[in-house]
Amino acid sequence: MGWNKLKCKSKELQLIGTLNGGQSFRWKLEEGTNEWLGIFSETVWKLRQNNEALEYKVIGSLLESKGKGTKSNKKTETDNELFKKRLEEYFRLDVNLGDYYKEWSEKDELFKSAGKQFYGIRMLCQEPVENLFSFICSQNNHISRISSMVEKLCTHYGEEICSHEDVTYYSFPTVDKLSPPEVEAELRELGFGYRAKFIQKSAAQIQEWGGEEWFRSLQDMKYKEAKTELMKLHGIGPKVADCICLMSLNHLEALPVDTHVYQIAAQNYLPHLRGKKSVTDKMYTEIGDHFRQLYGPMAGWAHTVLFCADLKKFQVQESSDKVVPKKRRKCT
Ligand SMILES: Nc1nc2[nH]c(O)nc2c(=O)[nH]1
Repeated sequence: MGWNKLKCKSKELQLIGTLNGGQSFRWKLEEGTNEWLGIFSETVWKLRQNNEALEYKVIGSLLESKGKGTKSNKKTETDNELFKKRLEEYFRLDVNLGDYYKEWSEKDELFKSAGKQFYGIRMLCQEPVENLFSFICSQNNHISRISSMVEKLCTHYGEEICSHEDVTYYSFPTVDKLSPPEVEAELRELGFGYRAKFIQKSAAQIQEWGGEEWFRSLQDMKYKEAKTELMKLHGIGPKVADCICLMSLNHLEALPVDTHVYQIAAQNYLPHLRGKKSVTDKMYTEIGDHFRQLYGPMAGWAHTVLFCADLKKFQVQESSDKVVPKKRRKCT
């Protein structure tokens, strides 16, 4: 399969900030190229972009063999149409981001300044299972180590998709593969530490509550209700629950608050919160509500632009316009 094109201006989608900004952990920029290789929807993708289009190639996929459809599940869809739809959904290309950047910039000087360099940051529409277990791994962890744990989950518990240039690619595991009691010890052996227990126990809970269907019920709930349900899982606190609500359950008003978001809020908007040692539940709600009032029903997406701008790895060193890695930061 050669390169396919989806019309999309580069101002509407910035691949580096979107794919490498802490939302998803399975994308890699191939060395010496402008091509991204990543896996979602049981499919291995290559992506690149120019000023006018997002270009994509499918390297391998289980979707073809299983004949899965998109949300509309039409049998007449060709595989090509299916892949195109998956990609449009994943990047939420139906959202005209320029309009939102304009609105958020008019409301907020900090957003206006961040949005200039960090234009085209899209809120990915991820699969809840991958999103949930990736963010269990994210606790107290750096992006590179989270990526390595996610890959271990896939190689040990996922399904083989294809081999390409001597590398074998695997899908993200299903909940039933992560739920057996022996998984905890196996994951400890693989270096997951205390997260091993959270992964196995959460998988078992989800399995007991109806498996992947359970996630669909969370999408139909109001944001706060869905967050409360997620927090019943082992090892899921308010920040991880908000990441899941925002990134895969379509609750775009969800706003994860970590120490970095707290710093942004205290320094720029809520001075009475400055100098606190930790973020209490009351402060967490106050910060989220502040951003929701400021940016409106898609506040979580606006927050992601600020979050990305605050990531050390994207900060431009003085006297250089290159994006260079500085000190790594932890995700929680
Ligand atoms: N948009 C956000 N992305 C994240 N990644 C991560 O690890 N934490 C966050 C977050 O709070 N927001």
